[in-house]
Amino acid sequence: MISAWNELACVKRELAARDWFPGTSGNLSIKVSNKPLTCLVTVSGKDKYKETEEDFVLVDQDGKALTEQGKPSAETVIHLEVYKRTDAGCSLHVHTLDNNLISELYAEKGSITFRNVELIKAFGVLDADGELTIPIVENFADLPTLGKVVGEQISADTKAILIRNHGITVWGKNAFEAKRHLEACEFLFSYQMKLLHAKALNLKEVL
Ligand SMILES: CSC[C@@H](O)[C@@H](O)C(=O)COP(=O)(O)O
Ligand SMILES: [Zn+2]
Repeated sequence: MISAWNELACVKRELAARDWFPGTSGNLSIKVSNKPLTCLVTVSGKDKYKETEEDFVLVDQDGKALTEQGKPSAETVIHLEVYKRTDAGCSLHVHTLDNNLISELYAEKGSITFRNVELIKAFGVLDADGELTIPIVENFADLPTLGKVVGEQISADTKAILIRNHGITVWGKNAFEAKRHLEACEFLFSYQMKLLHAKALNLKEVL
């Protein structure tokens, strides 16, 4: 569990350096065992820009705390849905301006699809005509409900899910891959927001 703790702490430090934990938002997890399923998850409500010895708590497959660092993330259920439905080893959840804006702009479509942008290769989409589609679900204050609607969108090849006006949950087989997927998502969202802005200003016409 120590190595898992250190691996997650490294990712948390790097995401904090990107300023991706505004207002104590965000939660991270890393799988510790498969049978039974256990994972380390960020303790709820903490300032994730700080590093302490109580940053993570070990939980079982039902989200029950097995160690005493603190209350597990309120959104532990989402991470557990990821581990129960995929071979993921690490799951990351952040709230950024770009992922919130994209989730609202494309909510009615139910998803956003990227093509002809090099960064989709970060998801292993290597064909020239390849696409990356990220589902968007409605946000719910009732977290078991939110966990259910997120879980229903997870299939074997899903790597990320946007929650409308809330944030994104992204995963990978390990912390390195999960972080790569998250960084790629946030690049793609920022690219799309700036492209929409440039089009709105007819910038292409003035070039
Ligand atoms: C404080 S606003 C963000 C929270 O409501 C929640 O969405 C979140 O991401 C962090 O919850 P947490 O219980 O600290 O893991
Ligand atoms: Zn959240």
